[in-house]
Formats: sequence, C-alpha cells, structure tokens
Amino acid sequence: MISTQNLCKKYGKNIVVNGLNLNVRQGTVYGIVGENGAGKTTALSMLVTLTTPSSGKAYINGFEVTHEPVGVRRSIGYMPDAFGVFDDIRCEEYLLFYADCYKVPRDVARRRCDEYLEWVGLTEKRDAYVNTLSRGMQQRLEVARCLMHDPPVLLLDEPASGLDPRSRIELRSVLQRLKEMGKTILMTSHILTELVEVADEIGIMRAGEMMAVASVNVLKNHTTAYRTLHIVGTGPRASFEAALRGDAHVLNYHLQKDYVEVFYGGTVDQQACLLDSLIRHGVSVRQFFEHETNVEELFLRLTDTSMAEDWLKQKAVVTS
Ligand SMILES: Nc1ncnc2c1ncn2[C@@H]1O[C@H](COP(=O)(O)OP(=O)(O)OP(=O)(O)O)[C@@H](O)[C@H]1O
Repeated sequence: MISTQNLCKKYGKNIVVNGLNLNVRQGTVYGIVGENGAGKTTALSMLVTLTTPSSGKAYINGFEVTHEPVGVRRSIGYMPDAFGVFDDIRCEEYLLFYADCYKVPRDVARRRCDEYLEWVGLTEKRDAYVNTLSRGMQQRLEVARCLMHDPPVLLLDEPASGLDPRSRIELRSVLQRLKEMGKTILMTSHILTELVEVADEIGIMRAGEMMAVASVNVLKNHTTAYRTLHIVGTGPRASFEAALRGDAHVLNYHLQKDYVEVFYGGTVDQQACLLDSLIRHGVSVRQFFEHETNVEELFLRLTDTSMAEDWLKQKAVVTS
C-alpha cells in the first residue's frame, strides 16, 4: 500500500533522507521512530507530495508521488506534526470544510461528521471553537478530519507529541480503531514504546537512514533475548577487557571504576562462560547479575551510533 525504493532527499549537499526503502502492507501500521532531525518529517513530506524527492520512487495506493500526485492526495489522510487550523472555526464546520475540499457530498459529509466526532469523543464539542480545545482534543479532531474523505492510507506525523498521559491513551484507542477499520497507517514518533502499542512493524531512523526494521512481535521477543549484565568486581582494566573482548556474545560494554555494564546477546549458559573467563583473567567478581533489556533501552542502544554499527556488523539486526 505504501512503498518506497531508494527514496532520497537532499538540501544542497545535505542528504536528509538517504535511500529509504519502505514497504507497508495494506491494513498494517508502520511506525518510524527517530530522534530530532532524523528525517522522519521529510520522508513523510515526500510521501504526501509536499516535497519532491531528489531521487528514488515512492508509491501510495498504486500512485507514484511525483507523477500521480492527485491520485496520492485522494488516497491519503495526512496529519502534520504542527496543528494548523483556523482558530475561529467550530469543530463541525472544520470537518465539513475539509469534506467540501474533497467534494464529499453534503449528506455523506454530515453522516461522517457525526460518526467520527462520536468515536474520537468530541460529539459534545461539535459547536466549540477549535482554539478552545485541549491539545489532545485537537489531535483527535485532526484524526477525524483525516477521515472525512475516507482515504485508505493515513500518514500521521508525531500524533502523540505534546500530549499528557491520559490524552496519549485516548489517542492510542483511536489508532486501534483505525487499524480495525482496515486503514494502512504510517506514523512517526520519538518514543518507541508508544509505537510498540499500536504498530505491526517499526523502523528506526537515524541521520536520514533506516538503521533497523523490526516486526513488533520480534522486537518484543528481543527484549528478553538481549539483556544487560551488571558485573561488579576488582582487577586490572586489561583483564576485564580481555575477557569481554574474547566473548562473541558481548555486543557492547561500558567499563566504569568499580563495575561494568555489558549488553549481552548470549544464553544463560554462555553467561556462565563469561563469568568463568573473567575469573580466569584475574578479575575478582563480587556481583554478576542481569536485568532484561526493555524496549526503550533496546532502542537507545540501537540508536547509539557505535552500538548500532557493532550491531549491524554482527548481523544482530532484528528481522522477522
Ligand atoms: N526545507 C529544508 N531545507 C533545508 N534543510 C531541511 C529542510 N527541511 C528539513 N531540513 C533538515 O533535514 C533534517 C531532517 O529534518 P526532519 O524535520 O525531516 O527531521 P525529523 O526526524 O522529522 O525531526 P523532528 O522529530 O525534530 O521533527 C534536519 O537536519 C533539518 O534541518
């Protein structure tokens, strides 16, 4: 439903999106997570035909973004990261105005307006001015607005940004309903756990490139497969390093004064070999314990450049 092939965007010499290959299947939710400046908004801007790609191809609902922009625009509902509505317009007028822009017949538009206001929980706000709504309500109104022309594809740029925990939960249930309606959704976020709640697949973007792609199920499994070992002991630094470097399952480590934190990809039996090796190298180990790596931590480790490089080198990228 959404696919890109080697999609690139350059501003001068600055490559902002570099060789993006996406494939979002119909009826699924794909989340792009990345820190500020990763290129998420630029990628979405190309998909929604607001920015022309420098090279590569992108298709939405079978329409190519550069040559068939009208087909693309009819197929999508786009929610930008900044809320841009007219201040002095009421919620109902706002939705009907957008329906008119898409030439939706008035009776259909009224029906959709009632239906969508209800399921984003804003029926009572029908006559309220949009600038009197809370940020969470405005985000939900935006979702309703995206649906007025019944597009099969939704592109949501940081829909949960700036929302309090309660509004995030409300938005999450709205996204779940969109999924149940069979919409294909591409959304972005800074927060991985937020995407894990709704997405089927997640891509981690950094400096314009997709560093890793994971199915959410696989990612959840990896949170138990990869763990952090906390080792407290004394001994020469060289002894620690010799043992850690000699273990193929040590993906990365941070050596502190009295302890070392190890990001570890081996089994429990293999951990025992690491402990053994530390002792053989002359480390006096006082504590050796593990804690599961949560999704957020896994993400942070993946987006740590040196870690990501090691990770990719060792082909430990999570794949379905
Ligand atoms: N019109 C432009 N001209 C030049 N550089 C741009 C332009 N638009 C974006 N950039 C640069 O492209 C890079 C990626 O920006 P982009 O907004 O796509 O990132 P992002 O991942 O969406 O970040 P954020 O989470 O902060 O919105 C940034 O370095 C930004 O400065």
